[in-house]
Amino acid sequence: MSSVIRRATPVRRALALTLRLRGNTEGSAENGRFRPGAAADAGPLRAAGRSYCSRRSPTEGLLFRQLFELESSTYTYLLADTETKEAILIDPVLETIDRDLKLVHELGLNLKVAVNTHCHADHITSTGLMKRRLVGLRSAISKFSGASADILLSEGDKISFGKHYLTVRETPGHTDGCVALVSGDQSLAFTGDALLIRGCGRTDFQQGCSEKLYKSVHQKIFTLPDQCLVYPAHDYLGRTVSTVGEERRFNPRLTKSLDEFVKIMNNLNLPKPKKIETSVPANLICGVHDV
Ligand SMILES: N[C@@H](CCC(=O)N[C@@H](CSS)C(=O)NCC(=O)O)C(=O)O
Ligand SMILES: [Fe+2]
Repeated sequence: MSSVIRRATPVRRALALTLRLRGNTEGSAENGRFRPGAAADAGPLRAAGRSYCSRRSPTEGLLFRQLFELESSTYTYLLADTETKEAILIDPVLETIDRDLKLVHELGLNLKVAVNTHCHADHITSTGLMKRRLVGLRSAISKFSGASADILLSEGDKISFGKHYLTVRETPGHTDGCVALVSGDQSLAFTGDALLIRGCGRTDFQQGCSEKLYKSVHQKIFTLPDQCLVYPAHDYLGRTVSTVGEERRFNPRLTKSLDEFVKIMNNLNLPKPKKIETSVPANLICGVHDV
């Protein structure tokens, strides 16, 4: 694997050091000691709200890791076929590129595709830089995202790695180009920002539309089996995983009627993501604008 990771130039090394200093949090779904949510501003309530993800992948022959980037509270997911070693990465963050590539290398994986669930507004993706460092890696994002990538995804597309695959379900509403990625056996759903644990993505910027989001979640995610595990792109309270059944019953926004949901979404009054002005343009070109 080391032969396909390009050598670091002095510029890349300096960037890597900066990034390493800014965030390097890793958690594992297998070791049961995952510690997300321990952000600098995390108080006792945040710590108390922490939950732990399942110890084992529910799917035979599937390697699964949930990784966390502290500054944007983003989850990156690594999935691989344990036999063929083919792997994919979901929502990797620029700040944690070295951590992610190190893990891929250590586990002897052949990373085939790095996919973004949407054009993120709060952080810069590492897919562009990762492609420069890993020969053969392809980037992927929805064709409705407006972003460039090697693979433009549509409803029903399959992202394969070894004998496993994820199926694309388009879930517009947070942005036009949001997708959920569902494992072949429907035991795992990577919901991006469309469905968060006991929440959902905001709809007040990019192409946000509350009505669209409500329909997307109800038609594309809540139709999955109750026991399907929900892995979102973010959690701000240290929660790591939910299920479709739980969210269908307990999500405080999406259990409401459409009218009530729209009212809730119109009154969130959240501050804009701090990095929105730089993140969106960068992510439209895979995050490689200034590297
Ligand atoms: N404080 C963060 C941004 C937090 C935020 O707006 N999160 C988004 C997902 S990232 S586009 C969101 O949809 N949140 C929904 C919610 O209810 O919190 C920052 O400054 O980056
Ligand atoms: Fe987002």
